[in-house]
Amino acid sequence: MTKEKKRQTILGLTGSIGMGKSTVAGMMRDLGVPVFDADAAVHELQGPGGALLPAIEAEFPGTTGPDGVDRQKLGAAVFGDSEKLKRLEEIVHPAVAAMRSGFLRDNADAPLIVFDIPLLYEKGGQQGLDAVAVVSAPASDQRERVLARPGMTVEKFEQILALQVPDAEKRARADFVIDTGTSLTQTRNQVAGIVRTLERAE
Ligand SMILES: CC(C)(COP(=O)(O)OP(=O)(O)OC[C@H]1O[C@@H](n2cnc3c(N)ncnc32)[C@H](O)[C@@H]1O)[C@@H](O)C(=O)NCCC(=O)NCCS
Ligand SMILES: Nc1ncnc2c1ncn2[C@@H]1O[C@H](COP(=O)(O)OP(=O)(O)OP(=O)(O)O)[C@@H](O)[C@H]1O
Repeated sequence: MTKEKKRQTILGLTGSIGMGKSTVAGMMRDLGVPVFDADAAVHELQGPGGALLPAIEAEFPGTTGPDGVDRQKLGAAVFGDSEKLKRLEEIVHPAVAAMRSGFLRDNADAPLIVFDIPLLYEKGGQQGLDAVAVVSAPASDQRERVLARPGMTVEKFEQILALQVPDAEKRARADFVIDTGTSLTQTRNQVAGIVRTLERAE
């Protein structure tokens, strides 16, 4: 019998606003794991000279300029209005999917790769993933972290929370729960354990 070629494991990484997803993604990169960052892709597509600026300006006049999308303005337009948010997603999501395919091609030989997808459960992005890790912390930590951010208000935080699948449901559906309500060292150790397990997975 020929030995089957070890296939690649694709881990989805997600979590609600302020749960520590970016920090955990950074820890995975430090361990040498290629991470596709959906949010960074959105920033690139919406930044200065970004490919989506003409489409966004046509749909949401006055929200783009030489520096790209004015995220405060566009956020204010869409976060309280589900129809507008849907129209924005129809512009953004196909372009992100195309960048993700390119990343897959570029990292075809890595034993483990990570897709950092903030809205994985909200938008049904589980397709093609072998496992999902959810970053999670107590709601009080989440609130404190988010409200400390410049430009954040209680109203905006609550609008965003209402758009997201509840943390408890994400935890229940995940294969791994990464706890960020502890010290950074404890989280880093937990992340290293998961990466070791998945790099060995066949
Ligand atoms: C409206 C925009 C410009 C606001 O940017 P801003 O920098 O103010 O907020 P940021 O992107 O950091 O999002 C803040 C929080 O809202 C959440 N969020 C963003 N978009 C959505 C959405 N479509 N549905 C639910 N939650 C969302 C994020 O996960 C995050 O937790 C931006 O969020 C956007 O373009 N969203 C639509 C594209 C999208 O779905 N992006 C998510 C990653 S693929
Ligand atoms: N154990 C921990 N693990 C991860 N983050 C922690 C921990 N303890 C404290 N923090 C802090 O919590 C914050 C988490 O922010 P981070 O940007 O990683 O969240 P996020 O989930 O990516 O947010 P968003 O979805 O809103 O972009 C950081 O400032 C980080 O230093």
